[in-house]
Amino acid sequence: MNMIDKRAWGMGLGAAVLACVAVPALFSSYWTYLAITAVVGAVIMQSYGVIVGRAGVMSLCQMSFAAIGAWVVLRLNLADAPGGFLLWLVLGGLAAVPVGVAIGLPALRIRGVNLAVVTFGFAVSTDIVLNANQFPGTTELKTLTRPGLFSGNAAYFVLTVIVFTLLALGLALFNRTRLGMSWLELRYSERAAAAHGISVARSKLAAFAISAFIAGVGGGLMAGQLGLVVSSNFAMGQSLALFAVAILIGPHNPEGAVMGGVFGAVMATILEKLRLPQDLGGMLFGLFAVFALRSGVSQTDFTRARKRERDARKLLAALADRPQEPEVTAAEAAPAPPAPAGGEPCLEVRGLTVRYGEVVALDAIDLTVPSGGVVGLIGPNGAGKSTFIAAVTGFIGGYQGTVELAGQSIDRLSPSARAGRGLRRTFQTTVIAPELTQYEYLTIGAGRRLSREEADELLDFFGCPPGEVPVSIVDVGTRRLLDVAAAIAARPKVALLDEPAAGQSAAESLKLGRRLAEVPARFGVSILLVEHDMELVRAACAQVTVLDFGHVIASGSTRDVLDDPAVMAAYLGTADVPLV
Ligand SMILES: Nc1ncnc2c1ncn2[C@@H]1O[C@H](COP(=O)(O)OP(=O)(O)OP(=O)(O)O)[C@@H](O)[C@H]1O
Repeated sequence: MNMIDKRAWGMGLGAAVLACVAVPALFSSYWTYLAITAVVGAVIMQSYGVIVGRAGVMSLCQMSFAAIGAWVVLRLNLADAPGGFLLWLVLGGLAAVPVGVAIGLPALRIRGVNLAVVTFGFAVSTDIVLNANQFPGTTELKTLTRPGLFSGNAAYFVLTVIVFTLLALGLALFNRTRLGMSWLELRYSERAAAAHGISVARSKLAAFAISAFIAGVGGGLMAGQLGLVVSSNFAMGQSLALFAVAILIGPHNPEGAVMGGVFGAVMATILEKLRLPQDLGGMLFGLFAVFALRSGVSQTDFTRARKRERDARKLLAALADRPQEPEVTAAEAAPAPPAPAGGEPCLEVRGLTVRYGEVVALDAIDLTVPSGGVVGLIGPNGAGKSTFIAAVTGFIGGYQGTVELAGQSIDRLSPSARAGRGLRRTFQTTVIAPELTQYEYLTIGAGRRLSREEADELLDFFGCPPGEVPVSIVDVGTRRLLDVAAAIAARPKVALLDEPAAGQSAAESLKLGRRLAEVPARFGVSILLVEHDMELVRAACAQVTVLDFGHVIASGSTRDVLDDPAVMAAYLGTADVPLV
C-alpha cells in the first residue's frame, strides 16, 4: 500500500468512526433513521460499483439480488433459525450468489444494451413474483427483531457503517488481486484481457457473483432496518434509478458509494417534503447519468484521476530536471548485431490459411520462430500480418493449418488458454484502462506477483516513465511500449508484437530495435515482430519472412531478404528504390 492509499484509507476509516459517534449524538431519531437508509443504500451502491463501475457490465437487476437477501433473512427470522441476524445477513448474501452467476451466464455471449435488456428482464420477473408473493413474516405479522446489541436505531446505524466499511476494505483488497484488476481491463477491451491470459468468462461471472452477494447483504440490512419489507422496496424502477446514480457517481470508489446512498435517501425525503412525485428523482439522476455516459467518466473517477495525474506530473517534472540519455542515431544503431537465430523451433506454424469470405488473407503460410530468436514478419499494407498474429494467438477460429508451441499443438485452445501456455501478443491499437498505473498494467500482463525491481527494470528497459504514473497521461507511443513490456513481463515462450514502434520517432524506433534484439537473452522470450520500419527490423531481427497478398514471397536472413529485388518490388512497387 503506497503513502496516498494509506492516507486515503486513514481518512476513510476516520470518517466512519466520526459518523458512528456524531450521527447518534447530534441527529434526531428521524435523521438517524434516514442515515441508516443512506448507509444501506451505500452498501447496495457498492454492488453496482463492482458490476457497473469496475467490470463495466450493464446490470439493471441489482435490487432483485437485494430482494433475495431480504427474503432469506426474513425467512430465517420466521423459522427462528439458529445463528441470529448477523449470520442470516451473510446467508442472504450467499443465497443471491448462484442467482447472480445464472444471470451472468448470458453476459458471456452478449454485452451492452442487449445485456441490459436481459438483466432488466430479470428485474421485471422478480417484480412480478414479489407482487404476487409477500415476503416471509408478512401474513404472520412476524417482524424481524434486531440483535440486542444493535436493536436501537443509533446502534443499528453503527452496524450498517461497520458492514459498509468491511465490504469497502474487502473490495479494496480484492481489487489489488489480478482478478480484481482484470475487471478494469475487461471494461476497456475483452480482447486485450484474453491476450493477457485472463478468462473473460471467469472474470465476468466473479463480478456478478460478488456484486450479487453485496446486494444480498444490502437487502438483508434493509430487512433489519424496516422489520418487514414489501415488493416496492425492490421495484425494477429502483434498479434503474440506482444504475443511473452509479453511472453518474462511480460507486466503485467508497466515497462514490456513500454519495449515492446519501443522495438516494435525502432525495426521497426532499421530494416527499416538497410533495413532488418520487419518480422525479429517478428522472433527474437519469438525466445526469446521460451526461456522465457521454463523457465516459463518473464524478469520483474524474476527481481521483485529476489528483493522481497532478501527483504524477510533479514526479515527471522532477525527473525531467535530471540529465537526459543522449539520443541514438541511425549510425550508432545500425551496427547493432541481430540476435543469433536460436535453436529448436519454439513456435511452428504450418500451412496456415485464413479466409474472410471470398478474401484469402493467408494462403498456406509456413513460419518458424526459433527458441531465442527475433523473427521479423513484414509486408505491405493488407499483406496479412495482423491476420497471422490473430490466427496464431486464437483470436480467429476456423483457420486451416497447424500451430505448435514448444512442440505441442495449441489449435484447439482459446486465446486466453494460448496466452496461459506462453504465447502473448500486442495489438496495433492498445486499449489500456487509463485509470491503471503502469505498475498495475504490468501486473495484469505478467499474470503473477511482480516485484517492484522487476517492474522497474522492464519499464526502464523499454523507456517507459516511472511505474506509478497513470496510463491516462502516457502518450500513445509509450502505451505501445508499455504493452510490449506487459507481454514480456509474463515471460512467455513467444511474444508476437504488432507494430510496437508506431508513434515513435526514428531515434526511439532504432533504440527499440536494439532493445528487442536483447530480449531473448535477457528475458528468455522469443519474438515475432511485425513492423513497417525497416531500420528497426534490421536492428532487431536475425531472420525475416515477407508476406504479400497472403503469400510468403521471401524468407531468410534479414540482410539477404531486405536486399532481394522481389521484396523491394512488393514493398515499394519498384525494384529500383532501395528499402533503407
Ligand atoms: N475482419 C475482416 N473482414 C474481411 N477482410 C479482412 C478483415 N480483416 C482483414 N481483412 C482483409 O485481409 C487482408 C489482410 O489484412 P491484415 O490486416 O491482416 O493485413 P496487414 O498486413 O496486417 O496490414 P497492415 O500493415 O495495414 O496492418 C486484407 O485484404 C484485409 O482487407
